Amino acid sequence: MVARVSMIEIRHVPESDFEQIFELSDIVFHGRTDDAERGARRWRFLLAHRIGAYDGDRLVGFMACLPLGMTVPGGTLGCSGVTFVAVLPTHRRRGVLTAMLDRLWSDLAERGEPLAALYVSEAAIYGRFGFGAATRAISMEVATDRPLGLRVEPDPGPLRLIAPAEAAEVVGPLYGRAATRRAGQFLRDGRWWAKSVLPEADEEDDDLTAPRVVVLGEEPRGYAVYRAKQGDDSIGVPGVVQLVELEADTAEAEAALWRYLASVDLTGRIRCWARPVDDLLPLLAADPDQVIVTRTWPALWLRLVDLEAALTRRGWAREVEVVLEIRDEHIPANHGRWSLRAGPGGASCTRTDSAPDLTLAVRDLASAYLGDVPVRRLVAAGLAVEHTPGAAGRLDAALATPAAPFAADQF
Ligand SMILES: CC(=O)SCCNC(=O)CCNC(=O)[C@H](O)C(C)(C)COP(=O)(O)OP(=O)(O)OC[C@H]1O[C@@H](n2cnc3c(N)ncnc32)[C@H](O)[C@@H]1OP(=O)(O)O
Repeated sequence: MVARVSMIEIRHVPESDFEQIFELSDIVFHGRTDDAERGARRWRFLLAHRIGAYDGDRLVGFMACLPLGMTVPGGTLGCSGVTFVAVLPTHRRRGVLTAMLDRLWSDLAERGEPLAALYVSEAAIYGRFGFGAATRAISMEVATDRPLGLRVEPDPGPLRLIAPAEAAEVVGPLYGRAATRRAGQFLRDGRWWAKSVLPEADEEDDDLTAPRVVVLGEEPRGYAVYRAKQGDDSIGVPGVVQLVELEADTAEAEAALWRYLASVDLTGRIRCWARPVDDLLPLLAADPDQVIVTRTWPALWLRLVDLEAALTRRGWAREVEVVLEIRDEHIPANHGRWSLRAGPGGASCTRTDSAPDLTLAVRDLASAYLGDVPVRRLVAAGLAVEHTPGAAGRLDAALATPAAPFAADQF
């Protein structure tokens, strides 16, 4: 158990304390935030709901919570994108993070935002707070030192490179269509496109070029965003195309974009850091050995902050009637038994005293919520208890989604 922090005040962080955020993050993340990074981070902090932990006037803990919209099956829900979580080493394990999250839960209840999401630095941290890994991503490498054969005929439409500043207008609607087909994606406005998706420099790798945006079709049917890196012939290292994102309306459009990426001159490899687990390329490649999935990893962690809103405001594939007993140690309003009646026509979720069909922790329901982890698997793992035989299977059929959930956006 952590000892509760005395003398620490949890409060809003004003803009006048931004320098303190940079100092804190340099200590915690072992960095040195230069002017360019300060500028890049400032806009996020200005956009964010900012929660700070103060020891007197000193900022000793911080989290930025971005007001985002996330696609869920059948719709979009308000989702707080939690990032930049940091507590000074002198103040750790005294409940500072716990206190900042408690503040977040009550702030989100007031704002009516039912979800929170984050990317973890260490997977061990957030489960205890009710976050569950809700999407997975794969990293892929595509060998392009030989032509990439494809099993469908690529869309023959024209390809054009557009300026990154045009992307929101030209391909924004296409991204929006793709985001509604796949739960877990975040809605974007022009500023998000410019500052988050297409910043001039890559945050991690200075050797990468500025982003290139290639669009298929006069009326866009697909697009890809990538950066490139020069190779070094003298030591036999090929140039690299680093895919940022690729979305297409059809498999043929997707094939055309992969063919383009594979044929960028002076490169011999496409590197994809994060793609959906059901990415089409491993199926489309005529020679599957050319496409290597190097890693599968839990990507976005989700918190059902308002369980009732989360369950009633998503779409359901099938009818289900089930009593859920939810364990939530941090948000009492979620804890307890719920009668869920859901189906394609809508859903209700009300308090009940009836015997439960299933018992599970809120973090595990979050992992099932976007369709990633089947409830039957949670039962098999001993993480959920199925009191009524078949209840987990019925819930899975209702939760099912046509595409694997995936979030392209990092924050
Ligand atoms: C979304 C993001 O921004 S991810 C980035 C997260 N930030 C970092 O990794 C930066 C370095 N780490 C830190 O700043 C801090 O250690 C934090 C933010 C991870 C934790 O802050 P603290 O104030 O120490 O957490 P707090 O005291 O509230 O801990 C609550 C519980 O979580 C546990 N916990 C905290 N950090 C960790 C960890 N890294 N691994 C495992 N358990 C942890 C504590 O042991 C405690 O458990 P208990 O209640 O059973 O005793």
